[in-house]
Amino acid sequence: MEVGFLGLGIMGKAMAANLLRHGFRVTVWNRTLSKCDELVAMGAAVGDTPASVVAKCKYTIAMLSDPSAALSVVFDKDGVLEQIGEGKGYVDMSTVDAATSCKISEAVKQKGGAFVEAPVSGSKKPAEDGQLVILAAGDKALYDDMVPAFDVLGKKSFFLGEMGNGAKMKLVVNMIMGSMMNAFSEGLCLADKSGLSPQTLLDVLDLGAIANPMFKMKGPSMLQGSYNPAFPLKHQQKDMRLALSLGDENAVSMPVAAASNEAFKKARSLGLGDLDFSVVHEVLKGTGGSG
Ligand SMILES: NC(=O)C1=CN([C@@H]2O[C@H](COP(=O)(O)OP(=O)(O)OC[C@H]3O[C@@H](n4cnc5c(N)ncnc54)[C@H](OP(=O)(O)O)[C@@H]3O)[C@@H](O)[C@H]2O)C=CC1
Ligand SMILES: O=CC(=O)O
Repeated sequence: MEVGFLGLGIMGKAMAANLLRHGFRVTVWNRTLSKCDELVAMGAAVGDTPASVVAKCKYTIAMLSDPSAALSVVFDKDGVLEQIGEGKGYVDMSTVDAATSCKISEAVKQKGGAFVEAPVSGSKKPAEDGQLVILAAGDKALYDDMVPAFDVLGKKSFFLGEMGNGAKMKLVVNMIMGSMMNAFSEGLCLADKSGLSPQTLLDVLDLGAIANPMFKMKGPSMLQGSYNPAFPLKHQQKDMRLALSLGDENAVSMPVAAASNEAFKKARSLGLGDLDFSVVHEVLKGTGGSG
């Protein structure tokens, strides 16, 4: 199967590499073109623009930072829309809001193409290991065509029905994850300041009913003050913002998420947005990342 792949950030690079390893023919494009080099060394072809990738490939996947990037790659000059049409499919796996997905879907459909939104749950390591959880919605025939690729990228894919449901599901999941990260971080601080060993807290948590892979994976590096980005904080804050907006639309009160968003915003204001989202721990510790 031949696919185009737009966006080779932390996630896109790992996902495109996985497709190549599994025998897919992949044509890549990234705004910063030099990021294509590693994939080319693995056998990928390169397109000069999103439009040229879509012109070449029947199916094109995108993995971009946020709604503005997702819209730009479709609607701007040399964008997806210039070449999408009958018999072609576009699959956006970025985390965006439902309105962004719907806008892209309408435009692609007007050109005769098919569109699926398919945001993912799971970070850098699951992307490398093909263990993502795929939250797809939109054109069911295109979804069915993409199953071989989804099977390589993920451990499970859900088809959630009408356009926007994938985006909403992803935002709900990440709203919970961001709130959990704040509660976890506060707990580590409270243990430390009240004379307990935070490491022992990690051991206790891991044996109980609230044990989870995120605490297990992030806890030790948070205690070391190490925040190499797997999931950049700026993206987690974007997801909290979009989830809170979904809450506004549906009159759902979310005080815990709102407080967590404030902590993520504070971290961004301190210049920590490119580090892993667990760096919010430094804000809650009151050090602002300075030690
Ligand atoms: N990292 C993670 O753990 C996870 C991330 N996600 C979501 O996946 C998406 C990608 O995340 P991630 O790979 O971590 O992000 P990165 O910040 O590592 O990569 C972002 C990508 O978007 C591109 N981009 C940004 N702005 C534009 C623009 N205006 N036009 C064209 N391209 C643009 C970047 O290009 P350039 O290289 O030129 O900057 C890069 O390829 C996000 O929506 C994120 O929320 C979902 C699950 C997990
Ligand atoms: O969006 C981030 C993730 O870990 O999932």
